[in-house]
Amino acid sequence: MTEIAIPAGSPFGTDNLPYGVFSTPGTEPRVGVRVADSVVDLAVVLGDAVFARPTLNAFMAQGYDRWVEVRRRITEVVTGVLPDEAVHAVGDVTLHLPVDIADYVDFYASEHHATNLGRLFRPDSAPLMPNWKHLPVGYHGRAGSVVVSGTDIVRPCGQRKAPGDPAPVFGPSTRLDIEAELGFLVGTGSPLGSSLTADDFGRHVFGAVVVNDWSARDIQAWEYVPLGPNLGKSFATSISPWVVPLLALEGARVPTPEQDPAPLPYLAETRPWGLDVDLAVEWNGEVVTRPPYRSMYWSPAQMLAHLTINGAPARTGDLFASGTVSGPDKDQRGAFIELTWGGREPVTVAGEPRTFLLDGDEVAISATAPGAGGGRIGFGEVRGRILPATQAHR
Ligand SMILES: O=C(O)/C=C/C(=O)CC(=O)CC(=O)O
Ligand SMILES: [Ca+2]
Ligand SMILES: [Mg+2]
Repeated sequence: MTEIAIPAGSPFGTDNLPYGVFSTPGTEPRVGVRVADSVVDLAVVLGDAVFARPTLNAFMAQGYDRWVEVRRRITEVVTGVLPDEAVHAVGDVTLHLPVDIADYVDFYASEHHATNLGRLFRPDSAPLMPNWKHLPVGYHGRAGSVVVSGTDIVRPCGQRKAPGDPAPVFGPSTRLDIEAELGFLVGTGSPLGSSLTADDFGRHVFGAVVVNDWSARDIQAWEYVPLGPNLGKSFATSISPWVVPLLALEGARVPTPEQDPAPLPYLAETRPWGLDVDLAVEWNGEVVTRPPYRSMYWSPAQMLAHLTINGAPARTGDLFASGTVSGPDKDQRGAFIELTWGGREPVTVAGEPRTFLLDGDEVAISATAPGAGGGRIGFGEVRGRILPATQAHR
């Protein structure tokens, strides 16, 4: 029998309890919960087959009341004595994509990021488009290329054409970038022809992850007019393996920045879902920027209301991401295109001047938030390494 020692100040104490999908050598992936540096096998300790599955979807679909009940049971169980076979050191397990992703939508909710990208992509127009303060702007991403942290990212190839070039050329992206974001996973959705309100967010969204929405800026800049990003984004989106329950983020709730003009009534929230989450981006082991989520203009609850207001269904496993998190300061920018101002102002990484990603580079984005217990809870990290292009011969 085993008792899990939770060190004071652990980001994975009982006020967090994030869910993931893990396996040990020779066993099938199943649902676990992280406690300190251990992973607890929920199928074993709760004796419920819903946790013996290779994704969280079936549990997520059971709904809010069940999430509350299971969290209460887990809190009791993990502070007691557990069978040895239910407890694994986090270093001994393989972590898998925790959710079968249904649809993936990415928003653009940071005013600082949208203003910076507007200046970089459209230097001759106003940085924010006229719609930006009236609705959370977003685009449909590609669910099939959402991957778990630790998955290597092959440098994408594609078309690009710089403004002065006579014709487009094909080849490996030379402006490969990151986007530091939070992502929200729908637990229980809404049928086609109906919609959810912003105040439904707390009961319909199961949890949150850290997202790296890898972006090939040269492919994107040429392809995106007028329908928005496509192949410049769809080659890979990485998420952290631990899904932090929304129930653990109550202590992180803060007001959103003032919204002026007031949004239309369907985007109103009784108590806004701003979140006091601090992100940190490590590039080859050095922290280069610390984006603050509390500075995001649109809340994730407003994103959910917007996603469904036309009657589009929300489904279990839908992932919607916030868009790049950038704060007002230079060292708070969540994408390298902003941090290096289009590649014109390199940053120093391990003594070298750097702009966009080189083959072999590794990026890890982590996040923490105030927990209910007075300390901080951790999201863990989303990590990925760039491999050389493989389609360049075509
Ligand atoms: O403004 C543009 O043309 C492009 C914007 C982005 O690339 C941002 C995006 O994908 C959404 C986000 O992460 O904020
Ligand atoms: Ca993005
Ligand atoms: Mg992507």
